[in-house]
Amino acid sequence: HHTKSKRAPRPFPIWPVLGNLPLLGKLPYQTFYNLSKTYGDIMELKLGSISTVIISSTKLAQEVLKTHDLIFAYRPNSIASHFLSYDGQSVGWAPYGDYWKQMRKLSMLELFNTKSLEASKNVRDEEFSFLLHRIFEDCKEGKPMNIQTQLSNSSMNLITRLLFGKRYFGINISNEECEEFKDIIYKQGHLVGAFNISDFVPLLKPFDLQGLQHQIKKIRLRLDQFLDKIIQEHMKENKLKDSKDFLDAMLSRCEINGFSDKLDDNKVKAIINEGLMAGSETFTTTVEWAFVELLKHPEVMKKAQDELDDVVGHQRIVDEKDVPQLKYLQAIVKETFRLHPPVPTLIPHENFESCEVGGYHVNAKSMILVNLWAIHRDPCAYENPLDFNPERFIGSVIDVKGNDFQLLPFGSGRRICPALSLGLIMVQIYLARLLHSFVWKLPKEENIEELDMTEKTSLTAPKAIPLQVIPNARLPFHLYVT
Ligand code: HEM
Repeated sequence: HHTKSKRAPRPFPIWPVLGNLPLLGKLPYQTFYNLSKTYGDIMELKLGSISTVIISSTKLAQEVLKTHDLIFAYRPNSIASHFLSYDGQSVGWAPYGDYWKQMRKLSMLELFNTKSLEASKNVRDEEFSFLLHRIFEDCKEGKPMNIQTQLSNSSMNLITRLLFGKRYFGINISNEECEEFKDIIYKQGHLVGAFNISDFVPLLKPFDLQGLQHQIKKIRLRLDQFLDKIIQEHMKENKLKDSKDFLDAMLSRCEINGFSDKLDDNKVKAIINEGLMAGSETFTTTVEWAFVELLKHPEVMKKAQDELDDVVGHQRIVDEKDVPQLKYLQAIVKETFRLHPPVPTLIPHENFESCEVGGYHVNAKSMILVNLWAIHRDPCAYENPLDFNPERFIGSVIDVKGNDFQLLPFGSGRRICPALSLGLIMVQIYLARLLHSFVWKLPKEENIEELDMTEKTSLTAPKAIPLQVIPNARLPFHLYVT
């Protein structure tokens, strides 16, 4: 009943069969950002046989994630996501619908709402104090520390404790089990983030040209054994303890909350695995990039530490209750999320019916990538968008909670990150405590001007070469001993 609007601009060249695929390069979100300067804030790429619509402005992000939220609330399938989410049974990969709603609701209820977050505060405090102690012991030797490894171990402990009440790194668990765990998570991240040509050119699927499908199947087997063991251990130990965790809630949840059947094991495994995947790397990547920017901007680091000294003093460790007063620290976190969004194109969205965006026609079942890398650098939204400048957020109402479309590190709308509050407080409190507790320097041989800033592909966009830093205690020594 309406005249058919035109299609969005399409970058050149378009190859037979491959379409625009050869354009992508190593870090597609950066390629898309550069292309958007020529083709505009909505463009349509042909990736093999998949029509892919790239959104690169604040205004159009709002159209997709708010005005037409429901239409775009679906997910395209990839071979990796299908296998590693047990056929789309995790929250992130489930199609929009009743199952997705129920599982999201259950996660909110047990893990992410205000009450659960308060209940898990002691776990965050405890895991941080282990980390603090560990860094304090190491820094006596004055050796450089790999901050990625330390943050990753600490956040993994935190997440596994919330999910199923067990910690892996630090005590009691065999090295072999820890290594297996880390390797499974790392390889999955790599495989979900990797570009698999079979996803785009289905004709090529049987040939598995990059060998990725073979690797995906192998890792799924190991993952399955690992998760089976967790569930079995849990059932055994359950009889002995009275506190309940998320896995207990899932295993016992049958008729409650509209679940008609008992959750089968694959569903439980899909959800647990998703927590492991989503919970740690996003956090680690963000805090590491914050450190990189603070080392590059010593005046910002100093101002943050001055604020911490003012608000907290030197006689105790920062508490989560201090965060609302730490305005400058909050601004640093926003500015880090802006320039280094850990999930640069969100998880891909899909529209179930055709729709108009920015005056252009978008075919049903397109893949929609909301490119935060471009949106967060939009010169219409930010002055000098390429500069790291936390001051821009002082006195500004812009927040990361999905209402301000120029800053969307957690997405917005129906598919917004359900763990936004947890992810945000983790980043804020770890960063605050680390800045308050230590002076941070680069190793002597490293020159800050030459510090490598490239990202690598993974589930998130981490620094390719892990940052090495040397910490030095700045509080009375008794605070570091638990
Ligand atoms: C700094 C921390 C985090 C950031 C920046 C982040 C960011 C995101 C983003 C951008 C999305 C995609 C939104 C979309 O597709 O529109 C997402 C989805 C999701 N995140 Fe997070 N996340 C973080 C932490 C976590 C944690 C700690 C968990 C769980 C333990 C988690 C679980 C999920 C899940 C289950 C989804 C899928 C939601 C759905 O499809 O309905 N995230 N997150």
